[in-house]
Amino acid sequence: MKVTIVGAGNVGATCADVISYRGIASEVVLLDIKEGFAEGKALDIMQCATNTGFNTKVSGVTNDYSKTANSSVVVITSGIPRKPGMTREELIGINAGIVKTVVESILVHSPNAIIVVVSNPMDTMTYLALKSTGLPKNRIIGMGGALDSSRFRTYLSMALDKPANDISAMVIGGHGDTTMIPLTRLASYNGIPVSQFLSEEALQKVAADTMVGGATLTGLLGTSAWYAPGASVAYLVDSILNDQKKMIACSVFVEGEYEQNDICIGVPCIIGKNGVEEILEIELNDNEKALFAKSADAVRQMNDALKSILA
Ligand SMILES: NC(=O)C1=CN([C@@H]2O[C@H](COP(=O)(O)OP(=O)(O)OC[C@H]3O[C@@H](n4cnc5c(N)ncnc54)[C@H](O)[C@@H]3O)[C@@H](O)[C@H]2O)C=CC1
Ligand SMILES: O=C([O-])CC(=O)C(=O)O
Repeated sequence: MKVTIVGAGNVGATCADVISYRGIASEVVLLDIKEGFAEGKALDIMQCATNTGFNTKVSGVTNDYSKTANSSVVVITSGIPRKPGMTREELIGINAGIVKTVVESILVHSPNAIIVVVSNPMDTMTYLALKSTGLPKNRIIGMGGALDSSRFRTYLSMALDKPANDISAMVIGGHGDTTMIPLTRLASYNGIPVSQFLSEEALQKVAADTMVGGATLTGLLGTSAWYAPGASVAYLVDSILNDQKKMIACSVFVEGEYEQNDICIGVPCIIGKNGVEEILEIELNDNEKALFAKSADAVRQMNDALKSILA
């Protein structure tokens, strides 16, 4: 199965690398506007094949969408990343135009593709992709919750001093420094609530660290992160291509779920060959419901900004 990744930068190339060495797709096409850049990244990744033992065919193209034809999944990572001190939301002015053009170009050659949106501000870019193409809502998936949940599990594993893979935990809500909702109440260590091992204060610190997880890395690296983002996209693509039906928090269009309408926001989804196959409505307590409503308001406000940017 063929996957196209638009944007061969840090996140896009890492995603191509993980998809290849894990054998998730038979073919990966990287596309970038920077002359020769995607070709170079693809060649570099292909030269790993004999040492890491994969058979995925990876190629790169400069803005030639005909080479992306008949992709089953298309990942959009094109756009600018934030610098230290910036919010994701500040990227909207440049990234909205890029995402709109890219998604339209992609559909000319892959009309049946499932689109995974990564570019920030991701919830708004996902909404834009949905509204500008009119595609059915199951085929537009924003990637944020997979990454935020993996950061949450990492911080929990550090606090507990236990392996992250023994920890189950999820982040819902918007993919923003103040809009994420790490569900500490539901986090567990091999099925045991983590509150049995961590104080409320320790749990609150884990939640706070999770919410600014991307900002912390941006401060350390000078640009935003790519290893965990690339791996998170690959995890999502795996569930689509191989019809794994994993439950992954994704930014998807809600119509009444969690008492929200007409926005894309992070909710628990079953992800399979049809993209978003189900939205799970888990029972939230009053505090979590209030946080979700506040998060949705912030996402909605950002979506409103699209009107003037794209006018
Ligand atoms: N949703 C999430 O969880 C995450 C989202 N991001 C976002 O992903 C985006 C990419 O981040 P990085 O890979 O670190 O940036 P990067 O700067 O390393 O790569 C972006 C690439 O997009 C390319 N590009 C720009 N306009 C294009 C167009 N019209 N067509 C094709 N390619 C184009 C650039 O030439 C560049 O190579 C950023 O907006 C960042 O904020 C990053 C990490 C996680
Ligand atoms: O922090 C950023 O700007 C990039 C991103 O979305 C993340 O790493 O979570």
